Amino acid sequence: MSELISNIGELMTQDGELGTLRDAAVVLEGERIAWIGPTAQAPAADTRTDAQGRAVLPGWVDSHTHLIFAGDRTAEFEARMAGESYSAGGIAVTVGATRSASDYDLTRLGLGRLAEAVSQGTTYLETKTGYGLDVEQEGRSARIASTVADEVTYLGAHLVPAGIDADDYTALVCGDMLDAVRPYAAWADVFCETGAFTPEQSREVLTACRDAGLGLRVHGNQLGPGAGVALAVEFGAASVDHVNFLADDDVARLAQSWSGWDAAALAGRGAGQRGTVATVLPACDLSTRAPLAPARMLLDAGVALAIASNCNPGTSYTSSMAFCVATAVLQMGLSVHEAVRAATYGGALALGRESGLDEDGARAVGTLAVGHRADLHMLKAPSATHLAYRPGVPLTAGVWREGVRKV
Ligand SMILES: N=CN[C@@H](CCC(=O)O)C(=O)O
Ligand SMILES: [Zn+2]
Repeated sequence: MSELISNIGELMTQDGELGTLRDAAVVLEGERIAWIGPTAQAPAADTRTDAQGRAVLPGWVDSHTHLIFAGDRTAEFEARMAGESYSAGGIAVTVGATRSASDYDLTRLGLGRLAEAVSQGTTYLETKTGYGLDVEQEGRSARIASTVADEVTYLGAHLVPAGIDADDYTALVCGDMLDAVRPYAAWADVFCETGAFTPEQSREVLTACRDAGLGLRVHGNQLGPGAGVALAVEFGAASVDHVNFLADDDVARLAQSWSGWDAAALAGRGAGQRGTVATVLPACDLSTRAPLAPARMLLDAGVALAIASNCNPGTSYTSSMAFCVATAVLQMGLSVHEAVRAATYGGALALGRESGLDEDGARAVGTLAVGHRADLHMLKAPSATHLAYRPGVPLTAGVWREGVRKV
């Protein structure tokens, strides 16, 4: 089956060659994009959707979420709004609720959160374990996560649970727990921060997970300056996330990490030595009343940037990538094009999915080009500018995920 979407007022492809087109059309064939060009030259297709001048962009690629949890932390949020500061300790509250939940409930809750994200334009999503924190519960979380998300990250190193020595727990994360999640996860993450895992413990976790063949990610420099960014770059992590408190040499390291990357790859075609993406989490910064991550400065320094929701019950209970994009424009100094790029192509780059291999069916996400996965987001607006111009207004008019219309 093929579908022609015609009369697109603004088609923001985020592809380096195609750029942004006016009066455009896209043909979807099965799960892939088969054709892009002017509406006047569009080929026939089995079905036709008239975009009526609306804007179309790639579906959001949300590269950082924590959807496998039960319970909520309203009381902690209220205390924070009354002046308390965020600390990693709140994670334990969610661990308690998550451990008590049945498989059925955890799956239902995760799928519900995924559906909420898709209804707002997210078409590719990563999620993490990290609210189980023992061998059985982390294995269970990873298994359930693999039924909910496109990409699963093992975050046994989220918090040291009460009643166990931190080094003993780190050894467990690197041993039996890693074995339990390995069938379900392609990525591993560590919360390298005061109150969570020390740089030495983080190094152990990253080493063990790398040796087990997992791709790496790091929660770093969220609550204060620290070793997270340096470790992420040293280990060749795909992304370091939060990055609120950066030293000058952290920024230089991140920029330098992309020096072996061919510029054409930044147009979405990919070649050369990958670096470490800096993933900013604007909703988290607002919800924790933290200083906003310096996204403008990072871009100006030549760092590859992603924007993600960090949907979780503690620091960022939103699945709205549009809210994150609007915040990045209004408060972090990004242009609309830069913010949309970070929330689509940037997320794909942070997950190693920015380029596709037609032969094995792993198609590129985060950009619109022929052969890429047919993940599209149509707005109830003539341009993507409305995402920031009309913040908070639900602007999703249509969502296609792998060529199937979801909204
Ligand atoms: N910072 C560490 N982990 C999550 C928060 C988890 C929680 O508080 O439940 C984050 O990315 O913000
Ligand atoms: Zn997180």
